[in-house]
Amino acid sequence: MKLNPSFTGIALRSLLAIDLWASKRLGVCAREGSAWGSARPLMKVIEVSGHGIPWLLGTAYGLCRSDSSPGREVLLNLLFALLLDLVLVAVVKGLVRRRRPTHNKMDMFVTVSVDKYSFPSGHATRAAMVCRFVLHHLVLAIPLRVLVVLWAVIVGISRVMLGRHNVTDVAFGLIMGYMQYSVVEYFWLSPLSAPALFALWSH
Ligand SMILES: CC(C)=CCC/C(C)=C/COP(=O)(O)O
Repeated sequence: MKLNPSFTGIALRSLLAIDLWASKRLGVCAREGSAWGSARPLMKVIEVSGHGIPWLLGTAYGLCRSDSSPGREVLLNLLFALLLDLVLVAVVKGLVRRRRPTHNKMDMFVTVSVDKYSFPSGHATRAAMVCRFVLHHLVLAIPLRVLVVLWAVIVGISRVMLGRHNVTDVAFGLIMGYMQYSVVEYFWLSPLSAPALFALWSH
């Protein structure tokens, strides 16, 4: 028995307790009967906007339709980024195995087995990574750039409001997604570094 728990242990346990308490208070759209239950349909639209399926299908479709070489290069790297994100999130979720908040109603659109776990939020990693990717590779007017950042932040906040996640799942997810983009940049696929891949799409 440990009679003298370390300062780090106490700090971590306190952080966890605050996290659980705050997440429950902020989960105002977790059920139809919750305080902000009427905003639940809107939150679920935001949820779909950050889901992997529309992003993967949209990127694959764009890749097949694109007839410009720079466009194909960006889309191929986005597809790689989205797949990398799914794998990394699944690995971390499988290792940490933190259960979703008890107030969450498990009615999410298309999930896989590791999605019963909540750390980190896959929507948050994807939103942060896609946000950095888009800001870096698309030439957008300032208002649109602000909208892209806002979208990522709102996707993160909506995870807690829907009761899907605790605050720390989302905070870690946003940081992880931000860093994942650096990995994508480091391993950027180009016709020079991966000629075979690009040959698949040359017309
Ligand atoms: C089935 C595919 C392609 C993706 C799953 C996307 C998904 C359901 C992620 C879980 O997100 P949260 O961890 O934020 O709840």
